[in-house]
Amino acid sequence: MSDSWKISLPCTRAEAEAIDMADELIAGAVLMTTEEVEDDREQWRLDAYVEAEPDAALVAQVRALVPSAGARAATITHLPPEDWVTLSQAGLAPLSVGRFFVHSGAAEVPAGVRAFHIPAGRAFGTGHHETTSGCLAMLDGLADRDVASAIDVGTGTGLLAFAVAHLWPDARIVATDIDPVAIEVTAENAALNAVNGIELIVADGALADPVTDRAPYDLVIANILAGPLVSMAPELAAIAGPSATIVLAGLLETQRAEVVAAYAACGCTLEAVDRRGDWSVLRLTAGPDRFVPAGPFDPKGRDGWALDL
Ligand SMILES: C[S@@+](CC[C@H](N)C(=O)[O-])C[C@H]1O[C@@H](n2cnc3c(N)ncnc32)[C@H](O)[C@@H]1O
Repeated sequence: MSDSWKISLPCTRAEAEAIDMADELIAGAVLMTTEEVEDDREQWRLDAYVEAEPDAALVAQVRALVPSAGARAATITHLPPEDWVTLSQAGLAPLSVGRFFVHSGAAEVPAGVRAFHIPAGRAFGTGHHETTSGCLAMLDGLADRDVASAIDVGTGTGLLAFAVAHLWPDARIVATDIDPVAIEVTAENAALNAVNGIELIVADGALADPVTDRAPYDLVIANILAGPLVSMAPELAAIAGPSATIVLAGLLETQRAEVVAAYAACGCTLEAVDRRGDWSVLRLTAGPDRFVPAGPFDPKGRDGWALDL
């Protein structure tokens, strides 16, 4: 754990949406936008978390993302040596979604739910973000389907994979993340929650033999940003079995058409949308004529899989 700094500036809703839609706007900075409502007026703020004391050039880079802030001084806060994910998730209230209850410790668990203890920490996915809670709700609504195999791509804390394991205890489940730390965290959380048998794999999308070797999957979940979801459409469609269910999140409502078009081009049909605030969770069905790459998966990248949109 190292020291970190937060650079904060007020912004407009449009600026916040533009920042949320882009993948990485400032190298080495984690950008988070927050809306607060005060006296019926919405106020937006950009917080940029960095791990080195910000110099004037970095502050200028943050300022350039929010022209509406004009000459207003940015607030720079030195944060104690904890990581930003912990800071952004600290003190979260327990959350109920369908038959799931998610808490970060010492919560009174209601009867009749499957509780998951997900400590706020080094990976994304306590359930409190609309994308995660929307996926949990979507999974809860699928409980009466048959699922013998599932994959959670970009598992973060592992929460969605754990929900799958609860709903389909006999299913073969794979959880992947491009970030090895997330896979470590998922392993810790699986032990903490007595969830057994999930296979954990460090992988970029489906570009790894252990992921494709275990295909096809009846259920494919991916809560990642819209950009990666679009570029991964061919590989996620290809690892989905015929008539498999695909749950996608991490996209803003304004990005829905682009993501749906990418998956439609790979033979997948939109079945349902769960809209939460500005975010949309999509449920699609992989058709029998879904995209299948002509050659073997190329572990070096997605070049040559250009979609005809
Ligand atoms: C928004 S978080 C979602 C975490 C969790 N599944 C949830 O729903 O809360 C996205 C996760 O995807 C991972 N990720 C980003 N790009 C990826 C890629 N190309 N392949 C696999 N995982 C990726 C990130 O490391 C992060 O843990």
